[in-house]
Amino acid sequence: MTEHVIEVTGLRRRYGGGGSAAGAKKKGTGIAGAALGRKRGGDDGKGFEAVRGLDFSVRRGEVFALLGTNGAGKTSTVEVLEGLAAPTAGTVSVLGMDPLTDRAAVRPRIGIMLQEGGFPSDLTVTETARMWSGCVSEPRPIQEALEMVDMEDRASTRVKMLSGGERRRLDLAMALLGYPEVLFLDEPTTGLDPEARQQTWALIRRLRDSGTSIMLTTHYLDEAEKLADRLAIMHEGRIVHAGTPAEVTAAQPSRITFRLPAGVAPAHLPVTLRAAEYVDRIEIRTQNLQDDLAELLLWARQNGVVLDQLNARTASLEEAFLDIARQQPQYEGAL
Ligand SMILES: Nc1ncnc2c1ncn2[C@@H]1O[C@H](COP(=O)(O)OP(=O)(O)OP(=O)(O)O)[C@@H](O)[C@H]1O
Repeated sequence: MTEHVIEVTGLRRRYGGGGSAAGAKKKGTGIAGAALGRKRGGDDGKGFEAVRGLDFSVRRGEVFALLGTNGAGKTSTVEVLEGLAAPTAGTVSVLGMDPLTDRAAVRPRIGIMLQEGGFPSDLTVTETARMWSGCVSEPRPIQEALEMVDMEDRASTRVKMLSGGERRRLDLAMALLGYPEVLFLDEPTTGLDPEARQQTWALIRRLRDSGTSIMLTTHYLDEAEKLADRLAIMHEGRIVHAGTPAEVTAAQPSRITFRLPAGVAPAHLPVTLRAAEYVDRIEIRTQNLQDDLAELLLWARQNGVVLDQLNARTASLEEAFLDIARQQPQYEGAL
């Protein structure tokens, strides 16, 4: 039987209006919210409901990604799972316990990498790790934690001298100090250069393969596509799509793009191929990539047409995300 390390049922979280959801910092709503100057849905005079009835679970040993538009409610959700805030309604369980009321039992078994660790800037990396290590009952050796994130050569550097990417890696090392069974990663690769990103992805995969369950929030859809076993996309407090990356992208059409040589018009293409013409290319959106590509190539060969910059690809998570977000009734076209 599948073991779930996180179970969320009917979770709601409201700010203001006398709800019990205090504790979070007020954040900007991003371009999907206040910056567009429109009234936020969910603000009914009794405060603002940031999370509006979530149901999902995370299995032991999987990477589960929570994605969403700005202000969708990801942080508001994860804070409840981490035991940092109370739900207004619904239940959450982490490792079979309530993360808020059973905090003393849950906390030693989870690792949390927040968006900003907020370490004292005058301490060195080793001093910081020693300080954190003091709060963990059976800590991982500091050297090992720093090696896991490739920071061993920065051990005697002061935190204020670290680059943004190095601080993210230090945040991650600190989250790993207690050998967590469940690891919460909030935007773990923001500010990392491509090589450090790849290394962090490799580390996340190794942790997953050794049995750690990982709840990841990220704005990088390629990151979710590469790492997540399952994911949920949130928009305005609700999950609007969930499943494996393949399931979420399956409903999206594949695309064939190319340029036609001078003298060949889109109208010359086989009538069965429904092509759209853009300034710089022709695009065919299809649910049947193999057959439509074969037909196009046959037509090109029979007519001696060279298809310049020919590209055929299945939908990416990014395309699925944009499409899902655009389809939401409250959504007004910005991300
Ligand atoms: N303390 C608070 N009081 C009032 N509203 C809040 C508070 N904290 C967050 N919010 C609002 O709740 C909504 C959800 O915020 P949340 O930070 O959970 O979204 P998010 O999905 O993490 O966004 P982002 O991707 O931009 O980080 C936003 O509209 C935000 O402004």
